[in-house]
Amino acid sequence: MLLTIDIGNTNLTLGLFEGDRLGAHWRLATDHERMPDEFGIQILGLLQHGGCSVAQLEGVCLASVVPPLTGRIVEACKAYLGKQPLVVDSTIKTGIQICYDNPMAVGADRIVDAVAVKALYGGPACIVDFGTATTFDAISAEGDYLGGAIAPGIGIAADALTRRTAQLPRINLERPPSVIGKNTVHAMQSGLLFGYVALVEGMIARFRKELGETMKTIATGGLAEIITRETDVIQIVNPWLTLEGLRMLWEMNQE
Ligand SMILES: Nc1ncnc2c1ncn2[C@@H]1O[C@H](COP(=O)(O)OP(=O)(O)O)[C@@H](O)[C@H]1O
Ligand SMILES: CC(C)(COP(=O)(O)O)[C@@H](O)C(=O)NCCC(=O)O
Ligand SMILES: [K+]
Repeated sequence: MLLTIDIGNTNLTLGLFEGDRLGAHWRLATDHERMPDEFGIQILGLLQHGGCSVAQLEGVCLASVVPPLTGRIVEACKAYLGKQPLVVDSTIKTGIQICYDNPMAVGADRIVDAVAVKALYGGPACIVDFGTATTFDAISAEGDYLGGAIAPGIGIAADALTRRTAQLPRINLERPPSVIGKNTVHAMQSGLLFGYVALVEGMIARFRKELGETMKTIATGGLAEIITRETDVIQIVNPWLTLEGLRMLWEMNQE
């Protein structure tokens, strides 16, 4: 079995693959204070929960956009699983060209998503990842990574709205009864939820102008469902796209 780990700014997502099938998967808080021993014990516990012994584990493939945690999780994998993880960066084999001014600067999760989309759906495509940030990635007809856009994520926007005002409360990101809110909570929910839907629709229309009418739209990330429910501009929702891409990169880099 293969363990895949996506280290995001808010969550660590982990998934166990048996062949190309994703089995058990988990979402943990990204805790910047945690030490390698703590990660090691936690990952061991998850493997056990997923019915996988250390002996059955073939390897670990990880992508991180939180550099201070990368080394600690690598250490944890070495010490507790006896495995040196494959860490995604622009130097490993990806099968795609990365057309960014500096390919080393693209977030590893964005590269992984692009690899998965090229293989699963083909280009041209726009990937929207609703994580801590909301990212848009453009994939060419050939499946190459062209670049994209980075917007503040919905959680970040909600936090800023509460922190930078005197009278606005913390809210849950839920659909309000109507776009015209009749109280503070509903008005904030409307601005956040429908505001982000409009942002996504607008960005996708602009990407489509660049990439052409055949562009596919794929959403992923922790908040993908809640936004895509409100619009028909997203054709495919794949919540575990990054884990799928990590599995593909592992296979590509074996020989
Ligand atoms: N099951 C869930 N229900 C509600 N929100 C969720 C759920 N899973 C994830 N989220 C939210 O998704 C966001 C994190 O998404 P994720 O794609 O993991 O981000 P990142 O990769 O930046 O860590 C957070 O705002 C988190 O609260
Ligand atoms: C844009 C991101 C912050 C998104 O991170 P996430 O929301 O997945 O935690 C991350 O991909 C990143 O740090 N990228 C590096 C800069 C870039 O891609 O241009
Ligand atoms: K992510």
